[in-house]
Parts: sequence; structure tokens; C-alpha cells
Amino acid sequence: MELSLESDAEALWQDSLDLLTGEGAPAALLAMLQKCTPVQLEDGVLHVETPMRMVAKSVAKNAAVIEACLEQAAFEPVRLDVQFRQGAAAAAAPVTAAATSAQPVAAPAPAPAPAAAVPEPAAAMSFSPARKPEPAPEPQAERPRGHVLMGAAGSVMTPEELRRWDAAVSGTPAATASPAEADAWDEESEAQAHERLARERREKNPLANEEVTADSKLTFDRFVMGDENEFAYNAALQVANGNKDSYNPLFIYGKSGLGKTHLLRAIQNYIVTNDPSRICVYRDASQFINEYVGAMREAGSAADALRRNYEDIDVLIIDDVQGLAGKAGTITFFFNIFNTLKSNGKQVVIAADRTPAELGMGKDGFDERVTSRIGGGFTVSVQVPSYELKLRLIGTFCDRMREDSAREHVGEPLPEIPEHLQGLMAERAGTNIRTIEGFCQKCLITAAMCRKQGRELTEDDVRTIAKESWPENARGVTIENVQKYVEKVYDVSHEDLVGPKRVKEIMMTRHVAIWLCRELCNRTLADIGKKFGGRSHATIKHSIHTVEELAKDDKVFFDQLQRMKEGITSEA
Ligand SMILES: Nc1ncnc2c1ncn2[C@@H]1O[C@H](COP(=O)(O)OP(=O)(O)OP(=O)(O)O)[C@@H](O)[C@H]1O
Repeated sequence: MELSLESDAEALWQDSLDLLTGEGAPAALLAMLQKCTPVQLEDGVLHVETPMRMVAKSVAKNAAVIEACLEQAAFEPVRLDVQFRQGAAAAAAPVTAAATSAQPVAAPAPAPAPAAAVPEPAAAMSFSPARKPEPAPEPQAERPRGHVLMGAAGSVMTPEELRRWDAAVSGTPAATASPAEADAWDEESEAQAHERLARERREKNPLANEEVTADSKLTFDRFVMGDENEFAYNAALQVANGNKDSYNPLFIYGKSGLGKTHLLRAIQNYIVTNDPSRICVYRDASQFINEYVGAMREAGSAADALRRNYEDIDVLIIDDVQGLAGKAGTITFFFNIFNTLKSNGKQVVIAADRTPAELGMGKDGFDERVTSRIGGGFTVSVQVPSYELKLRLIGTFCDRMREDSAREHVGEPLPEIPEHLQGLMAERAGTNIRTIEGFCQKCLITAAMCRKQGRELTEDDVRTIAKESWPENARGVTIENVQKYVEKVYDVSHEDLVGPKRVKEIMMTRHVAIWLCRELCNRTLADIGKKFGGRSHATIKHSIHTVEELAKDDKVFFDQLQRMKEGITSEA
């Protein structure tokens, strides 16, 4: 039989999965195989890909038993080649819109149902694909004792190796297996053993057993990307995939409502769904403070026990860390945990509304040794959305709300908002994405009410709703307002501000004026460029970037910008 097409690869893979299921393969192994995608069948080799390193390793270790089923399905020997590839789709789920879009990093496949992702421990069984053709089983005596077996040609990870591996993951000392245990191991597949060890670890740690209350809508594939948040998205996805080398700690900062919590929860949701053996804990600052204060109030060594539990997790996520300011005890508690996790190679993710350096400023500022450690990994910002990103967010939010209401059969289906009105919405919207979401909802509800009255949503309706959502923007700051203000503050003529002069001071004043226009005016970058001597979109972006980079570490400059913003809005 000549098998060479990609569809043959898919068919053969599916047949083999069916065979493995029929043979009673452990649920954990099947769950891992569901996270692989067959990509090609060529010269007797089936190539599959997975977006998860751990899955690639485990599947490769169990290749022999899978190859037995492949051979059974193909009626000829087929070798399995499994590769980790970032962004590879998982076969179990349909490829998402986000994954197929032109986004720079493919979003992970949507979460399979938790029940499938965290399989129940399979009943004790000696799994062996019975119908594997001929090759005589290895004589029992030659089989290395104590190996975890997956049928005749099983994996070669010993219980000791598994213990050491688990100890490395959990940061606890490795225990040795008793002879009785070693015999029991023979009955276990590697995947089952892995699952059991993870379960035992979770049972010991109350932090791991809390119900995950993460909002399942806060996932990577629902995150709308633009230049403003792409780096943060990519870094978060790397962390979710277990890449600790370059992203530890990961520190995400940005103003309120720009998607920091969304990314943190996406990491948590991704790990819970795709790699439940990793213990991942999310806390915002106030939860963390309450937990610490509660433990301190308890008699005995509750605080020590709490610290030990935190030190035994794999990923710690702390949101709104600026909320710890002024809480010296909690900061020390957090810092000790942070140091232990870091030195055990565990991941820490932190989000704040300011940079690590800014966390150290003011009378309640964090100690410098804390800010330098938490800012010593990968620090990335989420920026306010440009017109282009707002437009994309508005389109996505409106579509989702319409789909949700149709699915839930809430009253009449919500009407579509025409493109030109979506453009106006993006122009009028402020920069807080949380408020943009609410704005979309109000526009859709108003559109539905208009339709009941026998008319369409108008531009005036959109303007009115925008004014209610962003009263501060109702003042209507124009590019001219900003230019006049900056010219006065820096004592620069209008010709110099918008002209071609490249004197250092004038260039910096121009960068600041452009940044302020972008913050306050709700105009496209192209519009701003036009009013600054016909400068290009790229030049305007460069100015904005220059100001943001400077403001990151220079608190005086940052405050100056804030004061100018307030000055301009109060004068406009
Ligand atoms: N890029 C995005 N794509 C889709 N939804 C987004 C995006 N950014 C933010 N949101 C949505 O906007 C709302 C606010 O986002 P989020 O809570 O993550 O902001 P935040 O930066 O953590 O704000 P805060 O500092 O106030 O906690 C959420 O509903 C979130 O899902």
C-alpha cells in the first residue's frame, strides 16, 4: 500500500489512536496523543508535531508501543517521529480562528474539556497491544527489572528515574523505591506513573487543590493582539509552555484595563488544561495579603506551612503587585518565596501598573533588593491601544457578544454594527480595554432598541454613548490644543515643533507632543503625522516609543508627562 499523502497520515494516526484506545491504553497517554498532530507520512515514517515539550518527550519515550499500533493499522512497519514545535496545533481540537489568523504567534488550540485533560487514574493494568504482529516478546529475564513497562517494547524510564524527575520538578528530595513498590511499578505505564506522582504532590499541597476559579474566557485564543501587546502575549505563551530560561520572572506592566490579568489567567488556564502536573497558583495582591495575615493570626506555625506550600508549586502568578506597597511583612514573605522558587528553577509571573523601578519610588516604595530581583528577568509592557487595535478589539467584542446572545437565546438576536460605525466607535473610544468592552455592549443594546423602534443606529447615537463612557474625552482635545500647550511649556515655535529641524532639544519636544496627541486625541497615527509636517506612520510610532522608553525608568520625566496630560485636558 502506497501511503504518502498528508490525509493518509491523519487517517493512520486516527486508526492507531482507535487501536490504542481499544487496547486499553492509559488515559494519560491517550490525552497526550490527542495533543499531537500528524503532519506527514513519508518513507515509512509518520511525522507528528505537538506544541508541548513535555508531551513530545513522553510520546517519544513510548514510541515503541505506538509504532506497534501504527504497524497494525498500516500493515507494514511505520516509524514514529515526534517533534516539539511551538504553535503546532493539537489534533484533539479544531484549529481556532486565532491560530489560523495572521497573528505572529499562533494561539494555542482551545482547551479540551478538563475531564479529558486530567484523566482519571486508569485501573491497574498491564497494557500491551495484543494484536501487535509477530516480533517475539523479549524474554522476561532479559528485561531490565524495575522498568516502567508499556507492553513488550515499552518505555525505558525506571521508577528511580521517574522519582528523580519528579523530585527535580517538585523540588523535594527523591525517595527510593522499596522492592514491593518496584514490583508495583512494573504494572504501571510511564504516563500513569507521572500522573500518580503529580496527583500525590497535589494532594499534599492545599494550594494545588483549590478549585480553579479562573475565568475560562481569559485564554490566549481570546486575546486580541496588536503591536501594543504582542511582546507581552508571546512572553506569556512561552511561560505557559514551560520555557523558564529567558522569562523568569516575567514582569508585565501597563495601565489599568490593558489586558494584564487576561494574560496571567491565560497562562493559568493553559497550564491547568494542558499540563495539570504543574501546580500553578494565581493570586492578586489583596488575596495574597489576606492569606498571609490570616496565617499569621493563626496559632502555631501556619505561616511557615503556608510558605512551604508556596515553595512547592511550579508557577506562582501575582497580579497587581503594587498593592503590596506598605505591607512590609507580606513583601518579605513574598520575597522569601520568590527567592526559593527562583533558585529551584520554578517560574514566577508578576503584573503591575508600573515598572519595577517605579515600584521602588515614593514613601511606601519596595526595597531596592526586591525591585531589582523582580525586574531582573523579562520585563514587558502592555501599551494603550492605537486606533488600529481599538478597531480590531471592537470588531471582535461585537462579534463575540452577538454570538453569545444568539447561543444563549437572550431576546432578539443583536444586530450587526456596520463598518463605518465601528470606525467611529474606534475613533471615539478611550484607551481602557475594559471600558471599550462595555462601550461595545452599550452600542449593541442601543442598536437592538433602535431596531425595535424601526430605525438604525446612527453616528449621533455612537457619539452619545462614547461621551457617557469617556466623559473626560468629551472635552475633545485636539492635536492643535496639544501643540499649543507643548509650544508654551517648552518655549518652542510652531514651525520648529512641526518642521524638519533635528536639533536634539526640539526633536525631544516633538516626540513628547506626538506622544501626548496619541494619548489624548483619539486620532490615528496617520492623522497625527499629517499635523506634524506630514510625517509617516513609522516616524510617529518611533516618537511614541522613544517617550515610553524614557518614561519607563525616569520617574521625574514620567510625572512631567502626567502633569502635562492633566494640564491639557483641563485647558481644553
Ligand atoms: N488584548 C485583549 N484582547 C481581548 N480582551 C482584552 C484584551 N485586553 C484586555 N481585554 C479585556 O479587557 C478587560 C480588562 O482586562 P484586564 O482585567 O486583563 O486588564 P488589567 O490590565 O489587568 O487591568 P487592571 O490593572 O485594572 O487589573 C478584560 O475583560 C479582558 O478580557
